[in-house]
Amino acid sequence: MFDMAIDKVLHSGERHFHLQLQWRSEHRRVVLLGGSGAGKTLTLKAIAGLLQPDAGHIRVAGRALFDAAQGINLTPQQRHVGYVFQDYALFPHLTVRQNIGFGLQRGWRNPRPRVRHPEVDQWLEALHIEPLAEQMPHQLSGGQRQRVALARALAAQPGALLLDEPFSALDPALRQALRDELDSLQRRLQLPMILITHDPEDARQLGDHIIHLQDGQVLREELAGAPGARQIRPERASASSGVPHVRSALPVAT
Ligand SMILES: Nc1ncnc2c1ncn2[C@@H]1O[C@H](COP(=O)(O)OP(=O)(O)OP(=O)(O)O)[C@@H](O)[C@H]1O
Repeated sequence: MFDMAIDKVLHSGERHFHLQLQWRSEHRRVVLLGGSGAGKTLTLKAIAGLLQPDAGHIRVAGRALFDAAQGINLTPQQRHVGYVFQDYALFPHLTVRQNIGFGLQRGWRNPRPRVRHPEVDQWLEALHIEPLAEQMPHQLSGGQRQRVALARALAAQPGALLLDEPFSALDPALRQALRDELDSLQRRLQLPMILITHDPEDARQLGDHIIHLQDGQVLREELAGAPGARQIRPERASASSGVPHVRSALPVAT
């Protein structure tokens, strides 16, 4: 389902960060788990085409999105992956309906309010936000914004969904409610998904394959499923684990 090996060095002043990751997964629900500065967002950006690795490859569902050796580097649009940003990145001057439909009309910089897309109504309904269709983003709560961002990503019919800390801006009760919603939505759609988070609870519920990142590298990996989590790559001997351990009784992969 996913196969990536990437190498990227980023410089800022005297500092540099080396992202050097290699992992693959046959699972549709992958969680990249790690503390602050582990390289989670950079990894997601590389998959989305927002960051070009120096070397390596990225394949999603058998399709090469990037391959340095073969000279392949698809644009973000060509990759057909939905990206839900941590701050949701809704267009402030567009209504909820226009935000969700944004990707459905080419060159839709100033979408006409009267243009109706049936897909938009479908996602408004699926995410339980029909009553908010004509609201502006600043009139929404954090949870409502998150639903709009998810609906916008899904409306473009992506081949995979990338989620950057989707619940971090929400209070604990809402976080669990939206985690449950994403859980059942993903199971319904069977859409390949990579979610990045620092919260082990997100990984426990939404990850069939959990990849622990630290300092730009894979620290260890776990697979969900009976009789318990299976460690498929030993922890790096030299690394001190700043990442909380994930409970072993993970949901069974579907
Ligand atoms: N453009 C850049 N130039 C140089 N260094 C960068 C750049 N972008 C990110 N970094 C560094 O790369 C490291 C990893 O960043 P990244 O945003 O991927 O972390 P993260 O795991 O998503 O952390 P957080 O959970 O805090 O968002 C950080 O140390 C960051 O300072």
